[in-house]
Amino acid sequence: MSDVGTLPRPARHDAHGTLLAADDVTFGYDRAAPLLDGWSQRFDAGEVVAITGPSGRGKSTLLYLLGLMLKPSAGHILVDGVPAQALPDRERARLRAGRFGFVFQDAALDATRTVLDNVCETALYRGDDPREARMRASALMERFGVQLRAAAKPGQVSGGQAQRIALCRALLHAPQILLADEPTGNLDPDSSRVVMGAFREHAAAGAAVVIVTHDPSIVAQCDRTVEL
Ligand SMILES: Nc1ncnc2c1ncn2[C@@H]1O[C@H](COP(=O)(O)OP(=O)(O)OP(=O)(O)O)[C@@H](O)[C@H]1O
Repeated sequence: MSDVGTLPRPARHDAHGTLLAADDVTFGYDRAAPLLDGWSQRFDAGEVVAITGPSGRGKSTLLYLLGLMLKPSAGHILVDGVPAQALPDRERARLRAGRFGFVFQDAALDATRTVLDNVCETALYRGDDPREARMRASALMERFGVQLRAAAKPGQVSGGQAQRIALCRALLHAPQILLADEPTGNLDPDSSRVVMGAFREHAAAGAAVVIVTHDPSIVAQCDRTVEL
């Protein structure tokens, strides 16, 4: 993996603004036992925030709420100050594709499509030029040390490679809000360092980066920690 290279800048830049916030959020799969109960937090442009806490406490669930994949049973998720759950599903999907990047804990690559197509998925959904998206994807994949043959499928790559491919997919459209669930869990220390460097660089370009992690060395490189 290489430290050099330039990430695309987030499309909109607000150096100090709050991009994403949870306001008095309550959620539980079992309503009688909420994982979050009146939880509030804001995430600003330019910062990298670690979310920590014991296993099963609800960290991944929180990322799904922040990423508009789950709806709170009470309270609001605010994107640019606007409550997102009130939006129609299509609008929420458009907002997710336009403003969010998501690195899932298990990479969540589509096994039926090539690795390159996986990386380009969100950019193409947004309507980006396919040729240009593929060129940017190849450059990102090179940066993260996953230059694979064009026809390679997710089933043919290692766990660490899959994680880096998922990271390329999340970064390709320069999302203003990047949510990452244990993004370095399968990586060696050198690869982790490059990934954290990319997160820091992405935040410096104006994004809010939120990382769920158990790794103290990752926590140490974040601007602040939110303990669940
Ligand atoms: N789809 C679901 N339906 C019902 N319960 C769920 C669902 N997803 C997660 N849970 C439960 O909610 C709780 C929180 O899960 P979550 O994955 O958010 O925790 P976590 O803090 O990310 O854990 P870990 O650190 O082990 O990844 C767990 O008890 C889990 O079993």
